[in-house]
Amino acid sequence: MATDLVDSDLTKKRRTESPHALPVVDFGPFLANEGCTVGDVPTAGQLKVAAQIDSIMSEHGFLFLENLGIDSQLLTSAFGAARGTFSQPEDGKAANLAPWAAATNGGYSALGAQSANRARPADLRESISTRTPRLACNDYRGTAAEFGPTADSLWGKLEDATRRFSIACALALGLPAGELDFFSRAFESHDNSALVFVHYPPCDFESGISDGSNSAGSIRVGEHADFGLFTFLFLESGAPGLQVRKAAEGEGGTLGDHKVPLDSGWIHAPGRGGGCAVVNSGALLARWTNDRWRATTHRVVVRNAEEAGEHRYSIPFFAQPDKGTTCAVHPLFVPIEQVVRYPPIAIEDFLQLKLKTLGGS
Ligand SMILES: O=C(O)CCC(=O)C(=O)O
Ligand SMILES: [Fe+2]
Repeated sequence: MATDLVDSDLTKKRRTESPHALPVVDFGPFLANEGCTVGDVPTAGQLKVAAQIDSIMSEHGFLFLENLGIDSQLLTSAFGAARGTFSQPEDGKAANLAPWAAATNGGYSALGAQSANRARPADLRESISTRTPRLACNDYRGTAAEFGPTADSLWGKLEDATRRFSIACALALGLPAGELDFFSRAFESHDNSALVFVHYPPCDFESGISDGSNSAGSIRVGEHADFGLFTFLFLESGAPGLQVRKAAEGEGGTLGDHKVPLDSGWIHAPGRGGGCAVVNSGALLARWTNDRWRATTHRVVVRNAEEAGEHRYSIPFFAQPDKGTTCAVHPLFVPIEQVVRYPPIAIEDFLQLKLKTLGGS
């Protein structure tokens, strides 16, 4: 009897810690310039991928996307540039890097400057946020030599990936053929999106706090849902710490404060490396679809002293619709017996409100 119990506990532990608990989708059919990526009828491959995306987004809100068109060499260079930049002495970074400002959402945020969940103290990370090179506003002073050119190259690829994934989402949601650009037309200039380089330095490990099982302490990133339409998150192979919750439990409409679920419903999502992105649905996707797809809550923790002793790097790309765009629920997402849950909102107002809740200026 006792042995059965031990076995079932172990099996349960292994299941919750299975290395790739999130579904993996091969985005290859949307990389080709054919079917709905060029305005024609979708190919059979695209329809199949769209059906997978709908089922996953409805249930999980998180997935791994392979073949997004981002070269793994470029990502290796980007992680190298992040390492080179963040490994400078602390006072050098504060003095030499351009500081982050909510008004531009660009620049360097030092350790302890931001809090993704205001119910917790500051997050245990530092970051550099970059904007599209088309805005010519990035101030790369103080970064490693390869940082700026690498970030600029990534931007080009990510803008294309955003267009393709936006079309895939429209198809997945069942929007009519003439409206498959429903989301992608909100990304003409990318003047709100952000590509961020994040560094989590080694931290103390306190059981019951660093692992997120207490709602009061600092963790690497507190519980939050991203603000935009969706996020492509790049992680190095095996990078531990990301935990996600199923979309059904998402918090698309909330701002700033997130209650901390302390149960076992967190799914571990270690990085797959290469050009594979973790994709998650943001608050605007929930608003735009009237919660047909929800924004997903996630966080970054350390589960033991070994993980706490490691540097961790991540590169999220936040696909945030252009200035001047309004997010108004499409009638397709309001069946007869349902109500419109979110009034139309100017993207700019929504994003500024959200950015201010992060802390900083
Ligand atoms: O670093 C990560 O793995 C996640 C970061 C994140 O969720 C965010 O910056 O919004
Ligand atoms: Fe996030």
